[in-house]
Amino acid sequence: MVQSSVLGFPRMGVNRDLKKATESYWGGKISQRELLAEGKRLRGEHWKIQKEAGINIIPSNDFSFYDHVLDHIQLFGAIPEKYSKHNLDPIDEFFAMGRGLQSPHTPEAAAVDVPSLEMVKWFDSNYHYVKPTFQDGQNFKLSSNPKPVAEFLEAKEAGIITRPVLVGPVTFLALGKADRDQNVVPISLLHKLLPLYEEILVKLKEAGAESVQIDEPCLVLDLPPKVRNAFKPAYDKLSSLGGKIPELVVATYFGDIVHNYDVLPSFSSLHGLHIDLARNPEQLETVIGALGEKQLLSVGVVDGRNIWKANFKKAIETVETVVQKLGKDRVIVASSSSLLHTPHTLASEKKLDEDVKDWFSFAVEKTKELAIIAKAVTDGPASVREELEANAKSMEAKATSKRTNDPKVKERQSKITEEMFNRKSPFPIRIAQQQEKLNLPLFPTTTIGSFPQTKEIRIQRNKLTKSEISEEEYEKFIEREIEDVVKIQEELGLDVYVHGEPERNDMVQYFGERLTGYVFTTHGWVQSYGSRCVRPPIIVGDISRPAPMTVKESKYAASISKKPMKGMLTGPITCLRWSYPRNDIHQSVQAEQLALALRDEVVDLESAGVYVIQVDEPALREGLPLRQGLERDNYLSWAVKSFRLSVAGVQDSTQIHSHFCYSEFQDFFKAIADLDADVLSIENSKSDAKLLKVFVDEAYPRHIGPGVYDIHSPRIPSEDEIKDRIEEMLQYLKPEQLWVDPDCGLKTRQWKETKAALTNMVNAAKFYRQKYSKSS
Ligand SMILES: Nc1nc2c(c(=O)[nH]1)N[C@@H](CNc1ccc(C(=O)N[C@@H](CCC(=O)N[C@@H](CCC(=O)N[C@@H](CCC(=O)O)C(=O)O)C(=O)O)C(=O)O)cc1)CN2
Ligand code: MET
Ligand SMILES: [Zn+2]
Repeated sequence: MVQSSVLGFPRMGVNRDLKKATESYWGGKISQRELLAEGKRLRGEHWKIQKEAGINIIPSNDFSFYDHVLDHIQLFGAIPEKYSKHNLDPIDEFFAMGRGLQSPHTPEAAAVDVPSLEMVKWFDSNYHYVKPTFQDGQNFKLSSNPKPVAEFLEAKEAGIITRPVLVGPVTFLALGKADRDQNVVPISLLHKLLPLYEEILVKLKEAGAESVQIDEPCLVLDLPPKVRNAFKPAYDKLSSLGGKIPELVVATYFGDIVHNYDVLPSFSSLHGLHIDLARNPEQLETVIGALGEKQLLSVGVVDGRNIWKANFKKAIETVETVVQKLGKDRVIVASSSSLLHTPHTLASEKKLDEDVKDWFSFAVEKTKELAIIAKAVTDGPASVREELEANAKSMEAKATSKRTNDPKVKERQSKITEEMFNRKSPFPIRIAQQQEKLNLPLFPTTTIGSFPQTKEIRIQRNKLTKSEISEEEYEKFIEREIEDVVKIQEELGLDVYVHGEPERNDMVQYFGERLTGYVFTTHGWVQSYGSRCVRPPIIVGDISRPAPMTVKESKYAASISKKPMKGMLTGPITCLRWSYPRNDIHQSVQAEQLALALRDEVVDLESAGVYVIQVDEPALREGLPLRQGLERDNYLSWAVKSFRLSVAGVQDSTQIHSHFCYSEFQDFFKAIADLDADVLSIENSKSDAKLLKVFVDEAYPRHIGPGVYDIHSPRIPSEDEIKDRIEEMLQYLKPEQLWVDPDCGLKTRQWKETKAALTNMVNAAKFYRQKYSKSS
């Protein structure tokens, strides 16, 4: 029979239970025992959901209290000494690596003060993983009571034989990096790491695991030869263990693996291979050609990255072609990737219009889809006739729905002209006019937009949602928040202010809620990193802006500040990428619609007296196609055009800023330069300042504020630490070019640490301001 399988299930729980538990634990409100019990309860619930849906192959070890790559860092003992030396309890050491730890001195214990490990985007998604960080002479050691075994046994106890998931050895190393000042090439550690895979696999077999899913998603990337060549020895070694270890299924996702064709024979003695057919259906034939004689193929036909219902007819056709070639027993129907990227269940959505709700499928529903597709192929379509008919109906309803099409939007798109993409004058002319208008000092200080989203703000917003307070009351509350934030910035001595974004639930959701063409969930939370979740809005139709979205708040903020106030918008690519986009028209068309809406907003802000406007594009990098080549060039071309279209409507004297977190800017530097933004603020504090060299090499003339401290952690950077950062930056950037700002917005922080950190930041900037004004 054709089996059904899920590659991973969301961890948060139906009501973000995991978020609540971890945050309570960090806040000292629940004990470690209670936290662990909640984890166990959630795992149990999630296994049960999948079992009841009829899934044959259910994953374990997909759960994590923070991040699954961090789990592996701990599993293999790849823990930098600055964490291990404190002899923390394992779970506290785990969280210290994930989010940093700054504990006060107590009479009994020395203070701990460690920043978190670097956190980066998981392939092209909005999920973040913790980057393995290796030392020269790195050694590994399997943790006692290894998590994959413990969770397998836990499921077994509950009557479910699961398929444990491990990140594969090559991907684990390839996603890592050498620690600062270390030179180790991660993949060269393979021979030291492999024995631990053997050990864990043997233990899993002894515990009763029949098969294990080994994720090697780095196979979809362009790989350096050293990494490519690592697969064969690694998997030859593991295959040689034969019956001592469970059967292995190597999973790839988020792309095709055809360009790594020569690597595939290294897997052919393994039990099976998983490929993502939702994203790259065309790879099927090549991969089948490379399969070993008895090997299974797991076909990812239900998309793990979006919320659209699977098209049963198409999915079944695909699976049947595979069955014809391999036979029913060699085919597994699977989610294309882990379902981590989808919300928990559609059943929680009580406010969605029924017509659109019928187009969606979240994690719970996707597990049911998988079981239905597998049954249709195993027992024939008649066995699930009703489900197939309902699915065909909803596909038809969506294809013909009036919601998707707005002729006015199409008409405006057809009238876009070339000059709409260009500012009036080149940068040197603009900056002179801006300087005259804004009169900023050397090393101007600013923040990235948001200030702490306090409990009080969330409570008031929640009351508004429940109509417990009126719109006017809420607006008054927001005005008072803006007043506070302006006053605090005055006291801190910052140079360009922000209004603090108190009115925004999330920088993408907020705009989605103000644009036509979007719908929203009430419980559609998806993990972004650690305990932080987002509720991506869903694009269902053509997008337009019925009314100004941010002008009222920014105008008010500008009216009460003595210094320039920066307007704050989320750019078209970020609005697109952090929403669930439509799957019926190309993303470039959706980005252009967003750009036109934002363009009107930018011009309205300028008319309202806001002369510095930041258009955030933190997702520009993440949207970059994973491999070099035409697809990437095309993406960059339409992405850059969307940004330019959104900002180019202003006067030369209006200063356009843009912001990027996720620092790997070297590989798309040209695109960043092409944005033609007057000022860029980029996340940089966790990276080597050497990366800034690209600005020198490319003779980048405009202004830049590389972040001087990490905002993901509550840790307060000292003034000296920030000075050191600025000093390093000055090796690469000219003093007239440099802005001083944090890595990103401060919404996740508390006020106490925010004020302390910004005080140190402003003092550090003042130090350099003085130094350079003397010397010039
Ligand atoms: N979309 C998106 N992606 C992003 C980022 C981002 O800002 N947005 N930033 C980067 C890092 N990621 C981040 C992701 C989330 C958060 C974050 O703070 N998320 C909040 C939720 C933000 C939100 O939408 N809040 C809503 C809803 C708040 C809420 O939880 N309400 C309660 C009720 C109110 C209460 O009692 O607190 C509920 O719905 O149950 C609001 O403020 O209105 C969280 O997890 O806590 C921060 C950074 C990368 N990707
Ligand atoms: N303006 C936004 C903020 O400060 C930018 C965040 S980028 C993830 O929160
Ligand atoms: Zn940011």
